[in-house]
Amino acid sequence: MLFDLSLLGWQDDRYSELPAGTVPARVARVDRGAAEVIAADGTLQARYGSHVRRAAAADPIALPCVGDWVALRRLPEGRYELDGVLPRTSAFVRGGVSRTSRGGLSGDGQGQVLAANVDVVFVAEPSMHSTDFADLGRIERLVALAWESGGTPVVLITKTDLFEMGLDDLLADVAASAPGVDVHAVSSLAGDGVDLVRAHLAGSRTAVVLGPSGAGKSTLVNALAQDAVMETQQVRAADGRGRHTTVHRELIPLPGGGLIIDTPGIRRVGLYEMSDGVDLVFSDIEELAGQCRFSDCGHGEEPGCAVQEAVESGELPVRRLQSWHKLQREAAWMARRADARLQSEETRKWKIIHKEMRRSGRARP
Ligand SMILES: Nc1nc2c(ncn2[C@@H]2O[C@H](COP(=O)(O)OP(=O)(O)OP(=O)(O)O)[C@@H](O)[C@H]2O)c(=O)[nH]1
Ligand SMILES: [Zn+2]
Repeated sequence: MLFDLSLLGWQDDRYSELPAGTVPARVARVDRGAAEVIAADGTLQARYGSHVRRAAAADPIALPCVGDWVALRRLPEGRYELDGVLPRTSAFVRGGVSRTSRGGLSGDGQGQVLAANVDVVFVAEPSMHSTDFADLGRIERLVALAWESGGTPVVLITKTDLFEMGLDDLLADVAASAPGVDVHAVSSLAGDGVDLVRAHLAGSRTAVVLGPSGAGKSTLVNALAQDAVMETQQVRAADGRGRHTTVHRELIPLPGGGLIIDTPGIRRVGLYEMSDGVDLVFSDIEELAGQCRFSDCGHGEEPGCAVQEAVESGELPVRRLQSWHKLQREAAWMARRADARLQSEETRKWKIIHKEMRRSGRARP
């Protein structure tokens, strides 16, 4: 089978990034020391070459992950080796990463990349969740995370067939919670809005779907994949083999073009290092903050706070400011936690170095 790599999002001007004698391939799935990749020749298994192993030993962020573009080398004996990971345009990283690491460039040795080269981040929030309405705070948090990854967020208010009251009011509230972000109403069951979602994938773009359990992520992916995913499941059921023997695709090319990355890790992705993202999602507050009397105003009890004034005048919903405070606290907590971990790593490293020096008799009193 010959695969047209442009359908996987490959851009021909990236050929210059490949080491001599290698071809491009996209990682569809990883498994300890090996990856399933899609190359022009089709789906192949590739082991990690020495470059990749060495880089990953120094920092696990260098490990290939689903969505990565990699340089693939064919070995003389007909096997394939993964020679290097090409620079990422975006990355979802879990834990232990410094601010400079957008795109997964450097970490503190603790981070893990969950998905790479994601262009569009769908934030799915159910219009109705049992008896509750859509949670605007959760949308803000996931939109911030989406910006932080380097992808473009798009909010999807799902299961709209269950929503009986003014949907337009809800959509207006959501739009105000995510300035500059497209918001669509979707009912995967009724088929409403699915085309709007699909339109974001034009040009072979890659997307993930974030959102709470029950938001309808799988149902939406099935609707986008039309029957493709359903068929796989039927085949799986028909051949009677256990789940572990069937290959579960984590990079799903859609029949209408575009790709979805769906992995357990990306489904559980929460709130990590994200102060840049917080600024972007709260651009309205950041703008008001420019008029506060103090440049480091915390928008609490400070005199001359333009943000508090906007709340009093009704220009800014108080819930917005509360969400901002909550996200600031979470971001500060995450940063403190990362610092503490960094410090204990540092202490441990020096203990080992001192011990080694004593052992080799080079220690000075
Ligand atoms: N009424 C209605 N129900 C929906 C819609 N989309 C999904 N559901 C139902 O909501 C439930 C949860 O949907 P899933 O697609 O499994 O949700 P999920 O986000 O993938 O959930 P997790 O797998 O737990 O993360 C299922 O019973 C779906 O049939 C919709 O548009 N309308
Ligand atoms: Zn202020």
